[in-house]
Amino acid sequence: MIRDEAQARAFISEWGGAEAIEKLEALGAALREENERQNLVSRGSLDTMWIRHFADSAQLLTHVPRGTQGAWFDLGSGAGFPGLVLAILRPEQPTVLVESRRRRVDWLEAMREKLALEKCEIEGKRLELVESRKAAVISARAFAPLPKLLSLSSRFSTAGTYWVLPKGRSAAQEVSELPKAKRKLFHVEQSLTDEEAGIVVGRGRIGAAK
Ligand SMILES: C[S@@+](CC[C@H](N)C(=O)[O-])C[C@H]1O[C@@H](n2cnc3c(N)ncnc32)[C@H](O)[C@@H]1O
Repeated sequence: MIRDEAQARAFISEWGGAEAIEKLEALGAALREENERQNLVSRGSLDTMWIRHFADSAQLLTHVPRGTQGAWFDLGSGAGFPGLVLAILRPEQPTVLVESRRRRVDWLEAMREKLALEKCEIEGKRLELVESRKAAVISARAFAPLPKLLSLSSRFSTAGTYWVLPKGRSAAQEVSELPKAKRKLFHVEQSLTDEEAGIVVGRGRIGAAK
């Protein structure tokens, strides 16, 4: 379990080198500033950014093999969690950050430029309007209840798609309430940043039918 800011930094160092850490430092400083202008993250989380946002995002990498080919879709990226952190820590993998709110899209685009995230694409529109493409990975933190999340994103999934969905305390309950055909694709992994939280992890194509 990652319990404090120092442990969060140490955990992230296992995933990225000095350049990645510098980019996260820059992201953190910019986030602190921008949060004065728009409510990107809760004010209370700014002093525990490394555990609450950076490590909480980075831990998803433990469930997706390095070398996975294809695009990593992050749905409802908001301030960029987990999407921007993943784009920083896995720069070789294309990432697609989907976010509909204009000011948040502007922020994500500004960060992509500032941090030189060349393989990071921002889809600044509602997910429902994003053209269908194959996703190698789908992540979404605090985006929508699981049934809605799956119905909105099923058209991006293939038999090989990895799903990594931080779900807080409701993870097991949300999986147990899925229809059997969908439920069998998923299990719950313990979050490394919160003893009471779970991550819904799975692999496969979600059919359109319920
Ligand atoms: C609660 S925030 C979570 C942000 C971020 N993932 C995090 O955990 O910090 C949910 C985000 O999803 C975006 N969102 C909600 N519905 C969406 C949709 N249908 N298409 C694209 N973005 C959406 C919202 O604008 C918001 O920024």
